[in-house]
Amino acid sequence: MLELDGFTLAGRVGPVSGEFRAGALTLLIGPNGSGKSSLLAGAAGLVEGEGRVRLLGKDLHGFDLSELARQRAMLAQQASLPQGLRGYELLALAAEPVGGVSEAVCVAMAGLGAPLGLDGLYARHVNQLSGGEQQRLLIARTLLQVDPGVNPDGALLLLDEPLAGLDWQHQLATLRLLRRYADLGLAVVASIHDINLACQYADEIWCLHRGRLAARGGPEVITPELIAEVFGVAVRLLEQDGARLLLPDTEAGC
Ligand SMILES: Nc1ncnc2c1ncn2[C@@H]1O[C@H](COP(=O)(O)OP(=O)(O)OP(=O)(O)O)[C@@H](O)[C@H]1O
Repeated sequence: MLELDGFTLAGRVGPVSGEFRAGALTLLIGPNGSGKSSLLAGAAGLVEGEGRVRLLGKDLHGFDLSELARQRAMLAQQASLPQGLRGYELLALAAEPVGGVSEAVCVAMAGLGAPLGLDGLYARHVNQLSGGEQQRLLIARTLLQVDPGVNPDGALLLLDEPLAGLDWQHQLATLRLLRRYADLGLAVVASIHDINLACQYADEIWCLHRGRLAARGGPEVITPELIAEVFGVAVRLLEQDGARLLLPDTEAGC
């Protein structure tokens, strides 16, 4: 789906090679400054680096902006909200690349409303919402843009720290929605800081360290040794009923 071949942004990330696969939820982890946002921006075609980035086999920089807006959606880390808009107007913006608000858009919005708790937010001015409420609307806008029921060209979903500022209920709801969009056939990629949630929900985890991939694979690649090397913290691994949990090792002084 989205192939990176030696992608590099000098001083920020790379070289990184690999593929974000259709139907898979890929979660990026790594310390602050390890290159997660830079990699997502490169995958979205928002910055041009060295190496190659191909979406559905075509060089990303061969897409015109409207074509790109139909094929991929990106939630930026500190997305700014247009002033003066109400919640439903913000969501309606997502429908612009696919011809405006239609019945299919309303159906998709209704499907996002319950898990993201949007019903009380549609009529309110977005700049008067709490940080977490704004984030939930921004997540919905991003998902809507490439929702298969709305946009048959939607292929790639990129989200930079979608869980930032969300309470636990909405963190889990968001991860379940990302899982659902991957199951619908999209390539879904998000950066997150909660390593245990990454292990629980990801099909594939990419662990970045100083701009390079330190590990890539299923949850089993995230070991206490890797965490010590990449994050510089001691953790111990608990395994029960197939679940894996990394806990700070308090005896090691953490
Ligand atoms: N616009 C920019 N110009 C130059 N360097 C940048 C720019 N944005 C980020 N960097 C640098 O690139 C490196 C990677 O930053 P990036 O934002 O990709 O990390 P990150 O893993 O997303 O971090 P965080 O977890 O803090 O969000 C850092 O050293 C950062 O200081």
